[in-house]
Amino acid sequence: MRIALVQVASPPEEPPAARRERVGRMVAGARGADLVVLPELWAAGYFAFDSYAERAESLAEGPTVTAARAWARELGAHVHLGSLVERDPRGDLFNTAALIAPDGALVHAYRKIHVFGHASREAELLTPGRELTVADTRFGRLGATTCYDLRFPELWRGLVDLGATTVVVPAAWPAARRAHWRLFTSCRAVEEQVLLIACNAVGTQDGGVELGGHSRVVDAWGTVLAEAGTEEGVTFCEADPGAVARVRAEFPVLADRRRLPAGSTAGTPTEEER
Ligand SMILES: NC(=O)CCC(=O)C(=O)O
Repeated sequence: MRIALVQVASPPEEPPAARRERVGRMVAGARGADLVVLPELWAAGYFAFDSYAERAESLAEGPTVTAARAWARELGAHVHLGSLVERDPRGDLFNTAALIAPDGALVHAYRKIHVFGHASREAELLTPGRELTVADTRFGRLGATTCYDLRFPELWRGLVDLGATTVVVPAAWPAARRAHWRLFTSCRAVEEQVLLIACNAVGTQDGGVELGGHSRVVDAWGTVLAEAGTEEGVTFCEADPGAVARVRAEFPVLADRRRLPAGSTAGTPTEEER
């Protein structure tokens, strides 16, 4: 499969509508890819907290999902739109990641569970998601986690328990913690034996926060198949989703899991293991 990671900057002075048009031109440059992936909250701007309410949109027919449906049809590719500020019918706001199929259909959505509160108002403004879901695609069984979720291995194990083999990670991860970004993207791919496709934002956003870029594709063996720099633009990468099954069969860490009984201390063997 051919992947295109589209690193996007969200400068504070650029209105979201103009940004969608500009990003549309970047996405057009991803022709030939099977899967195009964008970062977290690029249209609204992750750090534009004061504008979240005004920029929130419907997942069914808001401007970002509508643009992504058109891009997917034009390219004949799956488009992972990264994430958007979703307003649900009750009026609650979520950080929602979504995958669009080449026919424009929404085939997977994930509401970020670990909303971020360190030097961030996301946790104050957005409602955490409560559900992990996967979708069967031509790239394997696909799940998503968003940015800060990378730090929560139990969430990833939950996706693996649902059968995920490919995980997309839209992010707005600051440059200040780039070392953690590289560490966790590699670690989650190896630990969960998944194809991990992570697209980060770039540039300087509201509050002067510099985003880290270095979008990455890491295979189930931990090989970094592609890593972008810190500029806006498209990075292409070839990956084999079938490699996940081969790695899991040859090095069966997941099959060697030992489940601890509730209340036991780590290392205590279960009845069955004794
Ligand atoms: N957008 C985010 O979730 C930022 C997470 C982050 O900066 C970190 O985990 O570090």
